Amino acid sequence: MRVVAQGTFDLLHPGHLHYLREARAMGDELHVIIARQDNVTHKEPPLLPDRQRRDMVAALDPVTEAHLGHTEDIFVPIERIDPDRIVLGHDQHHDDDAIRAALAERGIDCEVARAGPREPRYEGEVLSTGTIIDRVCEERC
Ligand SMILES: Cc1cc2nc3c(=O)[nH]c(=O)nc-3n(C[C@H](O)[C@H](O)[C@H](O)COP(=O)(O)O)c2cc1C
Ligand SMILES: Nc1ncnc2c1ncn2[C@@H]1O[C@H](COP(=O)(O)OP(=O)(O)OP(=O)(O)O)[C@@H](O)[C@H]1O
Repeated sequence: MRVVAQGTFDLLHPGHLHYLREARAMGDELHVIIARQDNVTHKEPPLLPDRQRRDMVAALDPVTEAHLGHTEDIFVPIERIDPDRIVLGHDQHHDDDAIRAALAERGIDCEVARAGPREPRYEGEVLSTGTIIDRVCEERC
């Protein structure tokens, strides 16, 4: 069972690991698509370049391979990887049914599932890239 996860993965934290471990547990091979800087328009764009984010995600234990996303069409890497299942992050803004419809339209036979959230396990644990950046700005700038 080949699984795909995707996201920005700017400054890595345990929430990312949780998502990738859950996605990997839903199959035997985990492929991760890294969002292109120019396509991250729903929040502040990543600080780190596409290749650096790809290389760090590729080094994580649950990950079989990390791929740079396509610049224009998000289904191009999906067609190439040909997964059995796409696992969305618990809070990702994508509409699951719209993705299912787009996959069906392209003749891609692939399930869509969601990972669950991960809460902090001790006081001060930071599970958000945005919060890490805010903390750096407050305490070091
Ligand atoms: C199935 C799927 C495939 C995607 N492929 C790409 C891609 O090839 N290139 C890209 O820039 N973004 C791609 N994206 C979109 C980004 O990963 C998207 O910005 C991401 O969902 C942001 O999530 P985050 O806020 O959790 O980081 C894809 C999204 C989905 C759902
Ligand atoms: N605490 C968490 N629990 C479960 N999944 C998480 C958690 N934090 C991030 N993820 C998942 O990791 C994936 C990539 O996350 P992303 O790169 O957007 O980082 P982020 O820390 O959520 O970003 P930001 O804080 O800037 O919104 C997303 O699918 C997201 O759901």
